[in-house]
Amino acid sequence: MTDQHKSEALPASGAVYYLFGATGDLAKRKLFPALFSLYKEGKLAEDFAVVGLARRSRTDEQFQAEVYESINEFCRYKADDAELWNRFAQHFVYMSLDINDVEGFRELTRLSEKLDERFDIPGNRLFYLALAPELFGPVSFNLRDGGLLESKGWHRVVIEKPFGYDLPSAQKLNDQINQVFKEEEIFRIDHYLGKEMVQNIEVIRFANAFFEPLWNNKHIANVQITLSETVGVEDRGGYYDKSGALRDMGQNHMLQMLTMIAMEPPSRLHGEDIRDEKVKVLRSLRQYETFEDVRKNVVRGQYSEGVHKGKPLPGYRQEESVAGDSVTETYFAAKVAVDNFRWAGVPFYIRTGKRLPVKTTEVVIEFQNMPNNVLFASRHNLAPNLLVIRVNPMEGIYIKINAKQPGSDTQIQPVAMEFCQSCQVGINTPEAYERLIYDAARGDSTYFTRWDEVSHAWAFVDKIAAAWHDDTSDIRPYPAGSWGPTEASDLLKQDGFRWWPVNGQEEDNVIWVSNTGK
Ligand SMILES: NC(=O)C1=CN([C@@H]2O[C@H](COP(=O)(O)OP(=O)(O)OC[C@H]3O[C@@H](n4cnc5c(N)ncnc54)[C@H](OP(=O)(O)O)[C@@H]3O)[C@@H](O)[C@H]2O)C=CC1
Ligand SMILES: O=C1O[C@H](COP(=O)(O)O)[C@@H](O)[C@H](O)[C@H]1O
Repeated sequence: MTDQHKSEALPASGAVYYLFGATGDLAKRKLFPALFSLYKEGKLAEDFAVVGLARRSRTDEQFQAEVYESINEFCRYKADDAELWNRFAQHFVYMSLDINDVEGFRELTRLSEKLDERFDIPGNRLFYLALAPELFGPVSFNLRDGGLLESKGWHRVVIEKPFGYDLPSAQKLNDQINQVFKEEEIFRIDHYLGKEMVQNIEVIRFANAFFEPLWNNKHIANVQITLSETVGVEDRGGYYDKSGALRDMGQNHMLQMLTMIAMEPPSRLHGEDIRDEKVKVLRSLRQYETFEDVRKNVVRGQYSEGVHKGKPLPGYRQEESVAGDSVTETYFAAKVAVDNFRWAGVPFYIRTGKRLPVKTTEVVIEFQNMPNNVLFASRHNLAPNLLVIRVNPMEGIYIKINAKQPGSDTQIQPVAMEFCQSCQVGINTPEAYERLIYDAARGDSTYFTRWDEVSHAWAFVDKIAAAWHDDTSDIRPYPAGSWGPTEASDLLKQDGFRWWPVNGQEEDNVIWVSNTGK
C-alpha cells in the first residue's frame, strides 16, 4: 500500500493552486506543510500543480528546496521518503510576479494552460492570497483582466485575515472582490474554524443527549472563552500596533467560537444552514452603544515589562515597530450578551491576550447550581458542574461533577472526568490549514466565514473600538507573564462568578479521572 492509499478520504478534484505570497511567512510555516500532509494522506492526487508567486526571483528548483526545508521544519510529516518527496516536488513551480502588473498575469495564464495539460487538470483554479489585505482587490482585478478566470473549471479564492480593519474598510474590500468573484467562490479564512476541537463543538452539542437539552439559560449559568498566548507580538509589531487584540482575535476567532457555542441546531448539517444559524447569533449580540456601556463591559490592557519562567520580557512599547507611546490593547476581556430566547440572561465572558502565563484556548460551560433546598446543595456549598472544551494545545474535553468522597459519609469531592483526544490519537491530528485547504478544494465553505458573518462581527467590534478611540484612560498595564488586568476578574465578580482555571492551573482539590492515566 502506498502512502497515497492510506487515507479513506477522497482526493480533492484536480486543480492548479496559486500561492500568492509564496516567499512569505505564512506559506513557509503553514501552507507548504499543509499541502504536503494532504498529499501524503492521499487527499491530493497527482492531478494538481502549485504555482508559487511573489516578486522575488526563484528558479523552480530553489522554490522546491524552500518547500522542502519548510516541510522538514514545520510539517507533522517529514519529507524523508525520497520517492514520495520527488513525486510531490515536481508539482511545484515558481513565477516571479508583481500583483500590480497585469502583463505578469497574462503570462501566468499561459503557464496555467501548460500545467493543465501536463498534470491533466480540468481548468480548476484555487487562488490563495497570503498577501497584505491592500493587495486583495488589485489581485482580484488582475486575475480577471489577465485571463485566469476564463478556464473551463471552477475558480475559487481563499482570502487570509484580516478581512478589513473595520466595517467600512471590510465593505470596500468585499465590494472589490465581488466585482470579480461570487460569494460562493470566496473562502474567507478563520483558521480557528479549521481546528479539530472547534469543529467538534457541533458534535459535542448535537450528538449527546445529556448536553443539548441543558444547552440554554435554564441550565447554563455562564460561558467563558479564553484564548491566551505566551508570545508577544514577535515580528508583527507593525501590523499589530494598528490592529490590537480586539481586531486581531476578537472580531474573528473569539466571535466565531462564540457562535459555535450559541447557535441553534441547523436544520441540516450543510454549510449554508450552519452559517445561517451562526449569523443569527451575531445579529443577537447586544451592541454596546455608549462609552459607559463599553467601560462597564469591556476591559483592555497592554503588557508592560515582566518575567515569564524566570526570563525577563520587554513591555509592548519596547517591541520592534511599535510606537513608544502606543495605546494599542494587547489584552481584552468582555462580557457579551446574546439577546435571544435561548441565551437571555446568560453572560458570555471572553478574554484574550499576549504575554499571558500559558498558551491555551478553552471554552468553559458553567452549569447552574442545584437548588439550595436539595439536601446536598444546602449542606455542602457544591461547586458547579462544568463542561470544558480544550481546543489548543491540548485537545479534548472534561466534565467536572460532584461525587461522594470515598470512605466518608458526608464529604463531597469535585471530580474531573477527562477525555484527552490528543493524548489518545497522538498530536498528529490535521492542522487547521490542512482541513481548510482541503475543504476549499472540495468547494465546502462550512468552516469559512460568509460576508454577513464578517460584517456583523465588525459592526459589534466597531462600537467598542470607537468608544476606546475617544478615551484611552481605561487602558490598564499588566506585567508580561501575568493574567492581565485585575479588572477582568471584576467583570465576573460583579455577577457572582470567577474565571475558571485554564490549562496547567488545575485546582488542588479536584480528583482527575483521565484517559491520559494521570
Ligand atoms: N504569518 C502568519 O502567521 C499569519 C499571516 N496571516 C495573514 O496572511 C497574509 C500574509 O502574511 P505573511 O506571510 O506573514 O506576510 P509576509 O510579509 O511574510 O509575506 C508577504 C508576501 O507577499 C508578497 N508580496 C508583497 N507585495 C507583493 C506584490 N506587490 N506582488 C507580489 N507579491 C507581493 C511577498 O513577497 P515578495 O516580497 O517576494 O514580493 C511575500 O511573499 C497577511 O494578510 C497576514 O495578515 C494571517 C494569520 C497568520
Ligand atoms: O490569527 C491569529 O492567531 C494567532 C493565534 O493562533 P493559534 O492557532 O496559535 O492559537 C495569533 O498569535 C495572531 O496574533 C493572530 O493574528
